[in-house]
Amino acid sequence: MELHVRKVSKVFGTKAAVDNVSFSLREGGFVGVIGRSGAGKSTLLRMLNRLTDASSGQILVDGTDILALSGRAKRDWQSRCAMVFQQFNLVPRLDVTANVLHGLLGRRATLPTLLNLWSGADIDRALSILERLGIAHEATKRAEDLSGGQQQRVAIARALMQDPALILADEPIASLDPMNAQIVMDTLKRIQTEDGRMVIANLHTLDTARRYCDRVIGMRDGRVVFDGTPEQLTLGVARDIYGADATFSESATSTDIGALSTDRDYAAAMLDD
Ligand SMILES: Nc1ncnc2c1ncn2[C@@H]1O[C@H](COP(=O)(O)OP(=O)(O)OP(=O)(O)O)[C@@H](O)[C@H]1O
Repeated sequence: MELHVRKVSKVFGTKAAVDNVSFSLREGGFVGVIGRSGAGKSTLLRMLNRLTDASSGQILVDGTDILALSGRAKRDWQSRCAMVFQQFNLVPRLDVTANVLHGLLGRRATLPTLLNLWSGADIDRALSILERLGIAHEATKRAEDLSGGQQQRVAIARALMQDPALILADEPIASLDPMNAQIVMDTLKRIQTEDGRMVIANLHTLDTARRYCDRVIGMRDGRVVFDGTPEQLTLGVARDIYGADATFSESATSTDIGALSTDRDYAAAMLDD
């Protein structure tokens, strides 16, 4: 998949949350987007997934401007690029398997979905994805009874159910302890390397970006101020991205996440025309 983001902006009122952003991804890989809170990372990801409309610009995926899609074509694109959120956005009272099956929402007629009419083949596939992610033994538990790390793996399983070419992960480990954060990042990395899916993840710590990413995009005030390899991400560059003064340290790069979309928003967007 080739992805070209061309001069994309998003203006809220008078403020440009994303300001004339351009970059190209030609070979897939694991891409990290870093920057301080409010830099525009979430807005960029949400425009890629069409959860938020851009104010201007183009996003070309294999030659098609996905910002111009509507109706069925827009839904098809949304099922090709699955989202993973910081707060997991599972349906808490539903069991794990049902949550994973919700990954098919964008591809199915609404009525069978509402009635929970999944085929045996769908259920088998959901279970094999859970098996692959090491959580098959939790398949019948309610989502809300799982640990944060397990819930995020369920969310990744739900994303995989869409068989996406691209996975967009918005601060996927920001709510997790270090051990679970590592399990979740390892899972995303495995999916990227073993399946050849492209992953774009908003990350709030530099060490994670360095460890997992092939490419890092640094944003500041809505603009791309760095685009390079983890090796090029020196402390000086990081200072520039985070806009920090001489007191800047790597441990001070955590973000304060604002309101993320709810699972209701997500489901609505997947069903939306
Ligand atoms: N729906 C909205 N209405 C108005 N302003 C918004 C909206 N969504 C985002 N913004 C603003 O756009 C800017 C970029 O926000 P965004 O959430 O994309 O940043 P971010 O880098 O993802 O930050 P964080 O790490 O805190 O999530 C911020 O100033 C934010 O307040």
